[in-house]
Amino acid sequence: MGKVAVIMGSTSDMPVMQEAIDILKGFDIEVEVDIVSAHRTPEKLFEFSKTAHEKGIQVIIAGAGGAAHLPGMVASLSPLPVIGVPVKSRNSIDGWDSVLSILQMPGGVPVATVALDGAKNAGILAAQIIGSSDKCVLDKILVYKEGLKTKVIEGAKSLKNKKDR
Ligand SMILES: Nc1c(C(=O)O)ncn1[C@@H]1O[C@H](COP(=O)(O)O)[C@@H](O)[C@H]1O
Repeated sequence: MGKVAVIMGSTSDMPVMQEAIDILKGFDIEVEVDIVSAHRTPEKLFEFSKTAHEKGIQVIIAGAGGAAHLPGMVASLSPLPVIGVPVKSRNSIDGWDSVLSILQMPGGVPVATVALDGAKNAGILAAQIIGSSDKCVLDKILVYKEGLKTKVIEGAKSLKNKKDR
């Protein structure tokens, strides 16, 4: 099965980033978790980004708040797909700071940016990337999507039953 790295700028991002870890584990995908900061540990950022693809990692999820340079810097150094999670952290003004610093990448260096605090979707997207060449993961995603549909249909049914009573 594939392997995804979930990195974040600070341990304070963990409550948000845990959702990516949980959903990936639910798909039986191996997850490597680390704290890497472009600002505070630039040497570690270089080492991680330059070697991740040699360690069997297929997708990198990078979450950061405020002046969120981490995902873009990782994308500049790594050949792997990078998914950026803007985190509304305590040093964020309102979250837009983080969103825009991850979203507006220059041409040639893409970061697939999810919604503010959207770590769960980042995990699903990473699983889908792995699932495009791994039937086992793809089947789990199909089951997951079926579950989403069933939940909505069941919810609508119980709403209708309440109304008819
Ligand atoms: N945006 C970055 C980077 C970076 O982009 O390299 N390193 C840390 N941070 C962010 O600073 C916020 C506050 O961090 P602390 O809670 O440690 O002060 C976190 O959301 C982190 O992602």
